[in-house]
Amino acid sequence: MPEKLRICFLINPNSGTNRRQDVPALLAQYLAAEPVDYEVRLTQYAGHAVELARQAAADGFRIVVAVGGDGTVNEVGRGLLGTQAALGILPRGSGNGLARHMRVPLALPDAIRQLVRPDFQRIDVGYINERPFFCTAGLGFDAHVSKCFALAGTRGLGTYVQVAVREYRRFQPTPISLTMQGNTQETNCYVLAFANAAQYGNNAYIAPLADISDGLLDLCLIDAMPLLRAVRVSIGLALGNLPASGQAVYHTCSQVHVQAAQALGFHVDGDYVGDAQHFDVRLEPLALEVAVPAKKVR
Ligand SMILES: Nc1ncnc2c1ncn2[C@@H]1O[C@H](COP(=O)(O)OP(=O)(O)OP(=O)(O)O)[C@@H](O)[C@H]1O
Repeated sequence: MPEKLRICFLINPNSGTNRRQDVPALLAQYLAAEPVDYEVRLTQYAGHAVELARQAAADGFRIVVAVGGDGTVNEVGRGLLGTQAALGILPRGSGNGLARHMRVPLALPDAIRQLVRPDFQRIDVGYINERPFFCTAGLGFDAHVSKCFALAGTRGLGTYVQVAVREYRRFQPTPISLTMQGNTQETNCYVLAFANAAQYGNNAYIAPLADISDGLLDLCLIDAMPLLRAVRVSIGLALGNLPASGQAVYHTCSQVHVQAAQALGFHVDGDYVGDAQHFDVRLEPLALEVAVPAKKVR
């Protein structure tokens, strides 16, 4: 008899806006008749999923599933680096950037079903000051909004937009030097995004051409944000045509150094990390395996 697929689900009970959904009950309902051995483990505090993921990989699970948003995905992915286990995603966050990029269904029953017979794809892993990221990292306004969003008390797209509009009126660009491939450029940073995946989440496409397995980061620089540009950037993010709109400058590279005139906030995968003046950003090609929906055979 073929061996059963072993899957460990790591649930962040605090993620997303729909916390009443009973994930263990859904798993029991949709996996009972499947050739799968699974376990459920709950996170108890921020950062716990890193340890739980590492332990699940050591316990021999083939897939370790982040049940949560991009913050939980980041923690589980970090724990799995260098192990034999693949990352799975049951999207339960408010943005779900990596899930959307990897075309994981957002409806939990569909996402659970596709985990039973997945394809496996290796993806690149970005690092900013040695902090891994899988979707996007960034400096400037997006990091500042992540910080304020974390303090807002409520989650979801509505709160995010409210915080972004409020902070837009206060936020000023910072002078930076940006070094890539031996060239240094002096510029201003309103937003500098390092995109491994195409979007921030919620289908806000910061780098719609980003390929998660190409060994390159897509850099998106916006040096200032007067009102008209803010409107055009918002439209470009929503329509996925920001590069063609001419409102941002793009580069692709695998290593970048940024020096800022003053401390700037930075985020990884939408979670504010802290402030720094020097940033070393790099990419490790194909460093993480991800369980993705199987391509349909026609
Ligand atoms: N048991 C827990 N108690 C408190 N915080 C937790 C717990 N488990 C995980 N966390 C933290 O919750 C944070 C938010 O989780 P996550 O990003 O998954 O959800 P979200 O913010 O609602 O979704 P999205 O990132 O898609 O907006 C994570 O950064 C993680 O560190």
